[in-house]
Amino acid sequence: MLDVTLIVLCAGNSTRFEHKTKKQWIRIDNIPLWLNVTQRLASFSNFAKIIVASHEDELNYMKNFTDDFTFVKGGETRQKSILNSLEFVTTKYVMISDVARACIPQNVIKNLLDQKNCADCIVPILNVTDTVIYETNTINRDEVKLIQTPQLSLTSTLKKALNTNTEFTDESSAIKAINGTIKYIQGSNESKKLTLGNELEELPCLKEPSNNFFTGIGFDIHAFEDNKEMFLGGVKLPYDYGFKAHSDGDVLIHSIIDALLGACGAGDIGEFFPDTDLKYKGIDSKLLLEHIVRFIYNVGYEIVNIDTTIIAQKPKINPFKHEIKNSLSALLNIEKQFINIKATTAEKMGFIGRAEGLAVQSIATLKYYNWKQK
Ligand SMILES: Nc1ccn([C@@H]2O[C@H](COP(=O)(O)OP(=O)(O)OP(=O)(O)O)[C@@H](O)[C@H]2O)c(=O)n1
Ligand SMILES: C[C@](O)(CO)[C@H](O)COP(=O)(O)O
Repeated sequence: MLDVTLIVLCAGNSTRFEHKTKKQWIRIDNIPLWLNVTQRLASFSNFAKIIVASHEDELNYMKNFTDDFTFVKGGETRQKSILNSLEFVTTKYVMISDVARACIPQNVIKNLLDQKNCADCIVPILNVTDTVIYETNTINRDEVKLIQTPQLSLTSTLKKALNTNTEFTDESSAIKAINGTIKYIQGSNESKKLTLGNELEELPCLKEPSNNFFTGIGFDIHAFEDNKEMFLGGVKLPYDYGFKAHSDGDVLIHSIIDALLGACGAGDIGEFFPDTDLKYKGIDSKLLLEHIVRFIYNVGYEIVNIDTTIIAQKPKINPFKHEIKNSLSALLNIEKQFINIKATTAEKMGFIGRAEGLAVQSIATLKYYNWKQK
């Protein structure tokens, strides 16, 4: 076993990527990019431990994919994500890579490891072959290098180097700033960083997503309560009662949230918005659905369609179906034709039949966001 921990940084926001999905979540066949990249790097050597720094909103979801890695909550910046991850590193050396460098070849890893005793930080670089200007002046391009990841650092030196308020864009710059030694090795064109959406075309190692569809069901039930407004699908209904609930009790939205989470394998509404958390007391469920829809897109899916059945003796749902559909269409960011709302009574049986509450069943279908066709 090597005395080296591998950290793969996957906690970014992909703001420059300009796709609906975050870059770490685009699917390569059925595998999210972060898993594809981490498994690929892991297969190149016998690392003592592998740490994946994940965005806090995605940490639990990432854990569903594998037990092979240690997942650590990232920070607001790349450097903060490294610092959080370093707390779990006990090896003498640490190799840090960006998920954004998706196609790193094996020989780069081998060359880094071969040089591990040569300096405090070993860094792959590329020469520049184009003419380079700084502001309007041509500069000597032989003195310009492009710095890549992964970089291999002495853990103790890196911890010392990052113990500062200065933000560095890579580990070698931080280590240089405390007069640590740097060894540059040949990088690779294949290690190109994926920053902008159109750069996907330049990464031939990435296979397009599978055409699979994913289905999830959701169910929710709430009792009526006096002196409350009733919301269904984000629409206020003129009824004598509202719902007894920790949130605004929008049972239709809650069942759709569970159907969406079911389809992408992300658990249920309570894991995202615990009803013990005061933050969600009386909350407008539209905000919860908006959060979940953003999550669904961020982690690599598109919504295909939603079908729901509202089981209610009262109130009458038919007069409001159109308005509810419009509301859901805006919240889900899909056209109305892909949303269906059905209503049925309980034939006066049981508590629904006695108009003490109502229940909703929903089904959602998702597909992967096809980044190749955008
Ligand atoms: N708070 C952050 C910010 C970035 N990263 C990671 O650092 C690497 C380099 O960052 P970049 O390519 O800039 O990714 P993003 O920060 O996601 O992109 P953007 O700046 O466009 O938002 C990526 O692997 C990214 O996931 C991280 O782990 N934590
Ligand atoms: C670390 C890095 O990949 C080296 O080139 C680069 O500095 C990361 O920059 P970003 O702005 O965080 O993508």
